[in-house]
Amino acid sequence: MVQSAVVHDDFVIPTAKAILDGFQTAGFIYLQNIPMSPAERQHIFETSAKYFRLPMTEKLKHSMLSVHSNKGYSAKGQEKLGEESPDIKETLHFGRENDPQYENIWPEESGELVSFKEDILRFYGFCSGLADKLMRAIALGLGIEEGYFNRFMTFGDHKLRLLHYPEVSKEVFKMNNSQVRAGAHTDYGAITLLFQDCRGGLQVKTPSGEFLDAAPIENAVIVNAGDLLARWSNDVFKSTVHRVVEPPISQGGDSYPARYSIAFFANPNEKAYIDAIPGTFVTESDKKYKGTTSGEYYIERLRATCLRTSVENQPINLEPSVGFHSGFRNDPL
Ligand SMILES: O=C(O)CCC(=O)C(=O)O
Ligand SMILES: [Fe+2]
Repeated sequence: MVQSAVVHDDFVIPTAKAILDGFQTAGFIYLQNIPMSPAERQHIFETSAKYFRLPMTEKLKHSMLSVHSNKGYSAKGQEKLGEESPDIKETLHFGRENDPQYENIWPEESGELVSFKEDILRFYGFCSGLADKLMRAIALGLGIEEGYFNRFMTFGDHKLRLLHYPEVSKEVFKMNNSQVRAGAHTDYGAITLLFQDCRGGLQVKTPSGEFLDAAPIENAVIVNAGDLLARWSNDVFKSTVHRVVEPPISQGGDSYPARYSIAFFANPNEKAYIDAIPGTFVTESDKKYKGTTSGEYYIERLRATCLRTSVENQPINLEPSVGFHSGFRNDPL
């Protein structure tokens, strides 16, 4: 059910076809042969792991300041993506550098974290370039002008999210069968590029309602359409529900090892006005959604997640962590 596409220099046409098929059926595709070497990929995963190894007191200094900024550190239990128990993960978010409204929060560059900022920005640039190419391919696939989407994404209010799912006792899942590593959700933005390590546990919901494993494929990146693209395309594309559960293959022992992933949520510029793409409607009354700016839509969706987290937050049965101070450093919701 999952399509796969291969990136070539002249990748646009065949990729466009595969992406289009993938987004209209499974909503998820594997993209292979991306212009990133295995060593570069390993390096960014190591960079992420180095950050998460910092003492909690350090990481909390980088806590997200507000729901609007959506930049910074979020500790285990602070987010609840689905209806299940709070997620067992910690994350660190970055947006575009030089955003006049909200600055990125950078950890101090010492010890293991020397060159952290440079590495993250390079990776952000790589993802942003790849997303631009993919949006071109999607436009061609839809039969509209190749640069259509790129005009809305001249800088792009993207989000880069490092994720760490800590090692967790198998008992945690046995004791609570609604426990997941990340709850079932759809992504908010245009497209997501997802890099996962080899641990497994990512699942994608099929149209018939069952969850299927989206097993790791070495050096591939998963691409999925987010809610904004679904809305933008008048639901021609699907934004598919996915989640992260315990790994399908248990390697013995009492616990599941840590899992790392990196998600790049590619978005239009915050102020870009998003209305149904030409060709996805005939008359105005065919439009399923009213126009909105990308930024307003994003905030609306973020608030829903944050409210769910703060209203229903319950303790996770894990050894003590920083606790469940839902919400953010500054903003009351
Ligand atoms: O960790 C993963 O594989 C999925 C993460 C995800 O879906 C998200 O952050 O939106
Ligand atoms: Fe997601």
